[in-house]
Amino acid sequence: MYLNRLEVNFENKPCYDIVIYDDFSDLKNELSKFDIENRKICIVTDSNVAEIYLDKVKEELEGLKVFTHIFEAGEQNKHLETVSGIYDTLIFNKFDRKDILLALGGGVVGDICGFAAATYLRGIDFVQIPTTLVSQVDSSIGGKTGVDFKHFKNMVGAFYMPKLVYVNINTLNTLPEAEFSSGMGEVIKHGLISDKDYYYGLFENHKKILSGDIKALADMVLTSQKIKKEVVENDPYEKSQRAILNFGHTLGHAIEKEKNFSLSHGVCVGLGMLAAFDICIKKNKLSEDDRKFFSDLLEIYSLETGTDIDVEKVFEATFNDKKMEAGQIKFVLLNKIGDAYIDRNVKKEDMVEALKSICKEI
Ligand SMILES: NC(=O)c1ccc[n+]([C@@H]2O[C@H](COP(=O)([O-])OP(=O)(O)OC[C@H]3O[C@@H](n4cnc5c(N)ncnc54)[C@H](O)[C@@H]3O)[C@@H](O)[C@H]2O)c1
Ligand SMILES: O=C(O)C(=O)C[C@@H](O)[C@H](O)[C@H](O)COP(=O)(O)O
Ligand SMILES: [Zn+2]
Repeated sequence: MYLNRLEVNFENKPCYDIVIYDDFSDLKNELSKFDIENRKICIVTDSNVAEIYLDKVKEELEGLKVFTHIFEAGEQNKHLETVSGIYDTLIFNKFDRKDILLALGGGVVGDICGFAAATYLRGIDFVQIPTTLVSQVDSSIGGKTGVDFKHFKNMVGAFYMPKLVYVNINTLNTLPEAEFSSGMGEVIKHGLISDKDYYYGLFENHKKILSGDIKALADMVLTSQKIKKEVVENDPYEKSQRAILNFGHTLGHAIEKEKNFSLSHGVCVGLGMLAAFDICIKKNKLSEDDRKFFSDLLEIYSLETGTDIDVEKVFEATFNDKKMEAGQIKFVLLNKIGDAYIDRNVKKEDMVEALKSICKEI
């Protein structure tokens, strides 16, 4: 059943739609506007998603020229060798510039497949079919594609827009709880950076959201998509304000790396945001009550409020952040709940103190 459609503009022109359905039955119909009868399609997915959804999606695309490429699930595999494997499949099956890739899976699949699409033959079309909360609310939108390099997050990549984002909201039903929590990290981020009512609503509606109420989930996914859409439309290449979507990520990405990807992206973003709260409190922009509310919200959604980290190592890793300019980090902070800004004057001591505030012996 059809639930919603958003049109995303890129450089002020309509570029792609984000559609929400409660199943895959309209996938072929949504793809039909791309002349798919005459194109080869390669479904790129990971080992977990393949087991649950690949047959269903192939069934929906019956009659079309469908190929598949499956790689081992996990952030540990978000690297150039996996992309290279996709190129092998495409070359072996003689994919040309008019053919198309479908990224079926979470943010790892979307980022990798999008990067393969951006670079194979200097660019072929791709469609996002996000199956995790992270990917439905965040990674499938806005065209950031790429891979990690030597464990540095997203160090190699490209801005490359999908042709379509097709969300089957019911794929969230099979998502492990920890992965749902990870997505809540990005959802909470959206509220914190641009919509305080949405943020506080995540507390008020937590029982419905956590019980898997499909209406509550679809409303939440849509609200997050609208927030992300607006930001990326205004600044597609992250020249300025798009950086607010990186709230919690400067420290979060560094924590992900230092923990060898043993913590999910959303958990690390949550920790990065909690550390950023420490800096905002020092700057008199947020209060201790705000910190308490946020920390409680993280707990409600089973996100971590502390971890054991080597503060110096994590601090060093932040220097590889993509928001670094002339040795100075562009740090995303909050003026108040629902209002983010970029601060170029965050001192080393404040970052170190902030990291200490989330340090916990385990
Ligand atoms: N490009 C962007 O703008 C952007 C935004 C946010 C995050 N990201 C990136 O996204 C990645 C995190 O994405 P993620 O959390 O989706 O991770 P993921 O793709 O690794 O998925 C998490 C796990 O869930 C499994 N899975 C996926 N869908 C499932 C389903 N419906 N049912 C059961 N299992 C399922 C996967 O196989 C995997 O094991 C990170 O690499 C992060 O850097 C990118
Ligand atoms: O779309 C964006 O812009 C974001 O920053 C969204 C983030 O949630 C996402 O994790 C993104 O991949 C981070 O990008 P990076 O440029 O810091 O690697
Ligand atoms: Zn993120």
